[in-house]
Amino acid sequence: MTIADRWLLPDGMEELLPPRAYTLEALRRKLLDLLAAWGYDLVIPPSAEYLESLLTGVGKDLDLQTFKVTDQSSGRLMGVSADVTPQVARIDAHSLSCEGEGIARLCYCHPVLRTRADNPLSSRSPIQLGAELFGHAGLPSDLEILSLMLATLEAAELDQIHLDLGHVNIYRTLINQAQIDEQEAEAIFAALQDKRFADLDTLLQAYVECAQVRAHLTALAHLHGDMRVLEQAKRDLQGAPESVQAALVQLEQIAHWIQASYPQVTLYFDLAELRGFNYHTGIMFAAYVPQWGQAIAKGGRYDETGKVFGRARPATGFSVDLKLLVALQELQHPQTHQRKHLGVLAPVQAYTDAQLMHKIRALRAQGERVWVDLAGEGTKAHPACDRQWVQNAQGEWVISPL
Ligand SMILES: N[C@@H](Cc1c[nH]c[nH+]1)C(=O)O
Repeated sequence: MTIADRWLLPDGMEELLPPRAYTLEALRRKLLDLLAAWGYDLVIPPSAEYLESLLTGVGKDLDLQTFKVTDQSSGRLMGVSADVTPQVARIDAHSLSCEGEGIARLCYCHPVLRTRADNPLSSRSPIQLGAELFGHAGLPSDLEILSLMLATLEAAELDQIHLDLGHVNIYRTLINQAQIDEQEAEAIFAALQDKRFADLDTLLQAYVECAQVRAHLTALAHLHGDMRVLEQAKRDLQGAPESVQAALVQLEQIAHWIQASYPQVTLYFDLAELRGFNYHTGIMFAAYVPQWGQAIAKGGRYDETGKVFGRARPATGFSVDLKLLVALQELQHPQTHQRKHLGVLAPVQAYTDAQLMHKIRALRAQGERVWVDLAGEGTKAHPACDRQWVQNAQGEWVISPL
């Protein structure tokens, strides 16, 4: 190992340097204040838990994403959290069960670790911030979470938001009707997600007997696009079970509301896509910006997760990766971003001249940054300063722009 190699960080385990680290911290505070203003109470789950509490009932994807370690004090296997949502569901179902059956609104901001990045560009150590709402099963809670997700992205100064909507029950109902085994279903699912139409056709012909189910699953692969997709789906999926029709109605209601309340948001539907971890049970959504090919915020309904902890509660929520939001903020608004870190340079007399120190203190109290030029290096050595203190002819300390 060379000296250079010693400092290599594993892929996707990045460190945050100035000024981005502070930008992230400032955004964290701003977003947690926003969530608090919407009535969400902060919880801080542990970084690692026993595997049974972390992974029971959340599906294979999350299991694969979880780093596992042996707990030296109990000999049991622990997992490092890869997604805070199931931990918060456990907190609601177990630790807060004494609070009754009412609605619980919880939020969090916590680093997680993932064994594999979702794609070559994404982090394996995101800082996950999100909100989860428990105890309400209807449309209003989905709308509240969607609005909160959009408000979060707005507070993060991200614009040109595209919102993808989908519903787990459409695909699940159709695949259950197909009466095939798990492996066959997985192959069909993969072909559907990747939109490999020819493969999908071959698989459906080979595994699915019922012609109507085959036709519905084939149609599903093409049901993506703008609002017109919902009309198309009603025609193409005619004769499908009631839960499919109900899912389409829900999507329509949500879409109308988003169009009316957030006209600047572009809506997109993909009725076959089931992105994210497979604990979701209903409506699912993801937000995108043009600069990034992956979702920047994800969420949806997951009504079953609390059941394994003895309290099945309806639940819906969303999460974002703060590191990603900050990187995108810099991309979308490079100038604003730089301005936030600017400040004033004061000469080293600050530590001998009480009058100057008094002025510095007053400025810092207003939230301005002030550097004292300890070694007399001047403004060139302090690239973030855009003003400096100088003494005028009367010997007063005044701020002069650079
Ligand atoms: N935690 C999920 C998103 C989510 C939050 N709540 C419900 N779903 C994810 O990161 O994909």
